[in-house]
Amino acid sequence: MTLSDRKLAVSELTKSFGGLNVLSGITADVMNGEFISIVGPSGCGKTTFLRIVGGLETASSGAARLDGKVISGPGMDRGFVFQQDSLLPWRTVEENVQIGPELNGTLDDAARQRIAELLKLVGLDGFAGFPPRNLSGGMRQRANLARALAVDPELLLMDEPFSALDAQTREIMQTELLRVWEAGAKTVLFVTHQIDEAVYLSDRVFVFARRPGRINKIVDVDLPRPRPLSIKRTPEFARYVDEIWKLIEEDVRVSVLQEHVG
Ligand SMILES: Nc1ncnc2c1ncn2[C@@H]1O[C@H](COP(=O)(O)OP(=O)(O)OP(=O)(O)O)[C@@H](O)[C@H]1O
Repeated sequence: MTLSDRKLAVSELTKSFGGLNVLSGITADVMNGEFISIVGPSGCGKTTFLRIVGGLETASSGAARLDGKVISGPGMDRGFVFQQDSLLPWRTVEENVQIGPELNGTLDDAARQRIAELLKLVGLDGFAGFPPRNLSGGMRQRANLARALAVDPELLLMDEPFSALDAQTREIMQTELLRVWEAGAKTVLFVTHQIDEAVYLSDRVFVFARRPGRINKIVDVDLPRPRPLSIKRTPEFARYVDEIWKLIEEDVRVSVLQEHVG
């Protein structure tokens, strides 16, 4: 894959809620097809940053540009996957995945064919007619991912999508996500609390610091792809996890102390 052009450009982005400065002077570029993770202590503004890029929240100053255009609201060029699946319980898996094209008015035979391929890609081809309640947590997140991809977004925004899953399912979902990402060459922003997850998945990790939220460091993960899960047991992998952990350790200590005090 070639990282030929800039997909997202964030410049001097700040966000306050009332008197609370949540984000301060965030400047970063994301290249086309890159996988970026965002880590940092609780409350450092990771979700707020993702919501601004998603157009669900407005910046107080500065701007985020997608393909050169200032982001001013939500759009079909961005797909969201949240921690809790947001599947409609009265629709089947396939009907849930169709929602974007339906709203777009683009649900034709070609779109249906594409959706069938997507369901196959995420391993749900045998479950198209099932209601979400009959799926496991991991399967529901696969359906969520397929739904986000169904409109062929420029940018996939994922906010702790695997954090409600058990450890084994989570690891399987990580490998599946990389497979889907490699197949579609999408640009991804992925928020997580798990440093090893961030290292395993990413080309680069944005390490946020808090009060106010800002980028402390951008870590380039120079590990070969495709990455088998066994890469997590290599010394190189451990070094990346260590480096990132050290960057946020002090911040996390302060948060824990503050929680205990008050
Ligand atoms: N709509 C809002 N109104 C007021 N304050 C908000 C709002 N949204 C977020 N905040 C505050 O902004 C700060 C950053 O929140 P945010 O959820 O972006 O952090 P985070 O890094 O994603 O946290 P976590 O890792 O715990 O999910 C927090 O102090 C939060 O209380």
